[in-house]
Formats: sequence, C-alpha cells, structure tokens
Amino acid sequence: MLRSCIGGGTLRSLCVRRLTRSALSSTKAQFSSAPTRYLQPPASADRVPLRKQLKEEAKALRSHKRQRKETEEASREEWELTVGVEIHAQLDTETKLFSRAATSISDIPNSNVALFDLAFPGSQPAFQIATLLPALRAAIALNCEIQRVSRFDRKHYFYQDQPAGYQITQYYEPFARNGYVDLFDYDGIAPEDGERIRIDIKQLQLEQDTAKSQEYRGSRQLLDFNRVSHPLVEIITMPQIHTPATAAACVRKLQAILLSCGAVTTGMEMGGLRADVNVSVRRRGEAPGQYQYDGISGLGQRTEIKNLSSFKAVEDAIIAEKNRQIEVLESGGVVEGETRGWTIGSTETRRLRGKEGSVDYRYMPDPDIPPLVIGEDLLSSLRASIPTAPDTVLTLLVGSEFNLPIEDAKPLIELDNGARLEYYHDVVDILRTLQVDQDDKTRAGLTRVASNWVLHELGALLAKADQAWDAETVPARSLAHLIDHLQRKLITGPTAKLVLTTIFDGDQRPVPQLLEEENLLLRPLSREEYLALAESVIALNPQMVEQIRSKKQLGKLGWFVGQMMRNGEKGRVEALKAEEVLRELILR
Ligand SMILES: Nc1ncnc2c1ncn2[C@@H]1O[C@H](COP(=O)(O)OP(=O)(O)OP(=O)(O)O)[C@@H](O)[C@H]1O
Ligand SMILES: [Mg+2]
Ligand SMILES: [Mg+2]
Repeated sequence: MLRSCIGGGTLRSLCVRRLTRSALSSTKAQFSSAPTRYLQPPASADRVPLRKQLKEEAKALRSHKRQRKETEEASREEWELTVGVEIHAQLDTETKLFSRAATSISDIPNSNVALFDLAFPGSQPAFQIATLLPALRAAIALNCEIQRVSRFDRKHYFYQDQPAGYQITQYYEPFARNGYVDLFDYDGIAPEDGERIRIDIKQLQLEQDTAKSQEYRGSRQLLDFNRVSHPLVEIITMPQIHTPATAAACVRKLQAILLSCGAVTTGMEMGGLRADVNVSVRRRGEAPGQYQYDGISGLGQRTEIKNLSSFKAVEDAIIAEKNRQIEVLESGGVVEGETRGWTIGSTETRRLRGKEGSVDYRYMPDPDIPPLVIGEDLLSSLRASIPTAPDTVLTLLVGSEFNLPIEDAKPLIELDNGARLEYYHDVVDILRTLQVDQDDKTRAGLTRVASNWVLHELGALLAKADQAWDAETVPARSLAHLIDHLQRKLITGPTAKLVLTTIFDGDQRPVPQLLEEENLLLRPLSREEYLALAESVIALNPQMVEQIRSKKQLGKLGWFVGQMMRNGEKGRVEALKAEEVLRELILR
C-alpha cells in the first residue's frame, strides 16, 4: 500500500519507484506468459505468421460487418420488423406476494419458503399489502392509469418450477394500464427513430415468480424455492418498436426508470430483470398481415424469445430472429407462432415449444384472493414522494445550472444505481462553498471540472483496480478539497492525480494536511527561474527556434513547454507561464 511507503521518503520519488517496479514486473509477466509461438520459428511451412493471420482475421471481420450492414439495410427497405417487449422485474419487497416468507436471494436454497409458496393442500394466500407499494411506484413512473379495482387470476401450466400447477397473475383486470415510456436519441434509439419515440405500455400486472431450476450433473434438476412467489411486475409494451437497437434502448430505459423510482433494486446483470421479446416481420409492399394485438392490426405472425438477460442479448436475438423469419418467408415457408430461446454469443434463436394459445392456459379468476382496491389517498402520497425521473435529472444536468455534456450527464445518472450522482452533487456542493470567493466564471465551471474528476479520474482508478463503487473510498470532501487546490493553482494537475491515487489506496489524511506533510504544494518559480529555464531549452534547439520564427510554426511552442516541464523541478513548472515566457523570448 502506498501509505506504508510514505514514511521513508518523499511521496513523489517513492511513487515513481513503485510504479517503475510494478511496470517492470508486469512487463516480465507479459513476456513469461506469452505463447511460445511468439518465440519460436514456425514449425512447418503452412503455418501463417501471426501478424499476417491477425491482419486477415481483422479484414474478414470488417467484411462480415460490412455485409451484415448491407443486408440489414436492404432487408429494412423491403421488410418491416415489429417488436413488443415484456419485462419481468423483481419488486423491492421484504416478503413474497402471498406469504410472509422473506425474499432474500442470498440465503441458502429452500430456506425462505412458506407452505402456500409450495402449494401445500389447505394453505391459503395472504396478499402482502406492502408488495403493492413498489408496484405502484413503477406504474406512476411509467405514466399509467392506475385501476382502482384489480383482480388476480390463475394461469395454468405444468412445469417443475411452478408447484401449484398455476401462476397467480393479473390477466383480466391488471392494476395499471395505458402508460408510456419516452425514448430519446441519447437513450441509444436507432437513427431512423429520430430524436424521440414514445412506446405505449399496455399494462402492468402483479404476478408470482417461479422457482429457480439448476442443472445438476447433466440429467438432474435442482430446485430452489426461495424465488417462488417473489413479487414480480410484468410490463407489457405495445408492438410499436421497429428496430433492434430501439428495443434494447427501451429495455434499458425501463430498467433505469424502475431503479430510479425505487420499484426494484437490481437490474439485468443480477437477474432481477428479464425480458421476453416478441418479433414479427411483414413485407412492406404487401397487404397488411392478418394478426392484430390490442387494436394494432396488420401485423405478421409473432414468435416470442423468452428470458433474455442482457441488453445486448435483446438486440442480437431480435436481429437473428428477424433474419430467420425473413429467410423462412422468402423461401416460401410460413412463420409459426412459437416460443424460442437464445444463448449468449449465438447467432440463431432456437425453437423451445409451439406457443400455446391463451385458451390453453385456462385463465380463471382466483377464487381465494379478494379484489385489490386502491385508494386515492395512497396514490397521492406516493405521487408526492416519487423521486425525480431520470429524464428530468438529465435535463437539469445538461441545462444552464450544471452545463454538462450529455456524455457525462448520462453515466452520472446511470452508474451505481444513482450513488455516483449523489456523490457528484456532494462534491459540487462542498466545492461551491470552498470556492465562494472566486469569480462567477470560475464558479460556473466547477460543475464540469467536478464531473471530469468523478467520472474520468476516479472512474479510471476504479476500473484499473476492478473495484466496485463506494463513496467512502475517496470521500467527497477530499475530492472537493483536491479540486479546490488545483483550481487555485496551489498544486499541479499531475500532483492532484497522484494525491487522488494515494487517497484511493487508503491514505485517510485530510487533503490540506497530506499536501503539507508530503511537501506537495506548488512553490511557484520566480520570473528569473522561468527565464533561465526557457533560455536553456532555447539554446539547445536553435533550429526549432528558427522554424518558429521564420515559418510561424507556433504549434512547436508546445514542444518547448514540454521540455521546460521535463527539465524543471517536477511539479513546479506551470504550462501557461512557461508558454508566456517562451513567446516573449522567441517571438519578440
Ligand atoms: N404480431 C406481433 N408482432 C410483434 N409483437 C407482437 C405482436 N403481437 C403482439 N406482440 C407483442 O407481444 C407481447 C404480448 O404480451 P402478452 O403478455 O399480452 O401475451 P403473451 O406473450 O401471450 O403472454 P405471456 O408470455 O406473459 O404468457 C406484447 O408485448 C405485444 O406488443
Ligand atoms: Mg406476458
Ligand atoms: Mg409473452
């Protein structure tokens, strides 16, 4: 740890030493682990030299991508793709939907299971009212009309992960209808969808999750009933999406909204959210297709790809399924309504089963569960407490108060479930107080400087250490003090980065104390010292000076600045002042 090396010498020299040593050992490691084919001559004449092989592979990949793009464009002109998405998200609740068993997923398998969850004969459902709160927050955040009365239904199918032989869901009378989600260009929608597209949401329904199956030694299945009856919200979009990229953007946005309104705590990466995509194609020139869905007619036959667990899988599976359907239709075949699966890294969807018509599920109202009646007072208190929507936060961050580029505003909102944004606000607040004596222009620029440090400098350290976000690793106060010192030119940029690394590695001293004790505060060079330094680098490079003077190659001044920083005492030469003196000496 860096902290332990501080005692024996100056922080700067020790860090350089530490870096050199670790750089050397990593170089060594690279060499020792390099495949032997680098070091040995080719064993036989037909072995292609590696560089050539890599070049050919890169060329093949480029041509494959080009071909895929061309096929995509050609097929887009001829075929219309339609996609509707169903999202299943695990609600942030302490209990299951109809029992008081805990929802914790980290406990040992089959430890959180009530009799009703296992469908023991005679056990009865006891609806847990608290599970409704995150569901309602989701419905409000998705602009839905909340139904004052809704009911639960049984959807029958037989599978090992469903002990009752039916799933309790809301088929006939869901608790929320007619919502929408707006997707913007910055959400990553396809260019042909323009700056904004609105996707209507047909309904939100409460339902039970299934048990988790796990394959065991190939032929057996292990079942963990901890997940069974975990409260889920199913969100169903209308078939209004026409590109794979927009479908992926839609799932990403729905996840962001659910996280930000506190309906869920985990996203796709942790298995807390799964997506099913429904895909159909239709030849543009031909008569409308014979299928319809909730008032939208003229559609092609849909297939459904179940259980997608990443945004990339959503996009890739839709591309593959669209291409498969086009191929079937172009060769005179018929697309069958079926459920299909997708394996990550694959290029094709695979048939799982023919799609049962809704009749086969034998939907029926659950006779054991009374209707859900939602009061206006509950709704208005939830509406008042719902956090600001991500789009509104984004507008604020790119607006005049924060003036951030969209490329910074988006990750600030999305990273670490909002914790990064909270930290950023803390840094800005403290920084504004520290810089209260500065002029308006400097103070206005603080928001951008802070986002650069929070996202890029701190982000790079986290990435390098492969470490998860923790606001205490570098306390907001420390980062604000560091930026304050830098803004006041009390330290140089490289020193600020070095100190950030030191704190990141565990040094807990307050920044002013650390800078003082390690002698890192900038002791500005005098004018005479700048002049002497500039003269020495000028004297060593007369030709360059001549080029700058005669050909007006002012860009070369930067090279001289670099020389001055290298030759001068580390951390004491300021680039702007160096350039000022150089201009004076060379261009006068
Ligand atoms: N022809 C079509 N092409 C593309 N998408 C479609 C088409 N018809 C319906 N969809 C989409 O399919 C989805 C249907 O979801 P819904 O939950 O209503 O039925 P389901 O898939 O039979 O139900 P579940 O999978 O929950 O048993 C919606 O997202 C809808 O937009
Ligand atoms: Mg559905
Ligand atoms: Mg479905």
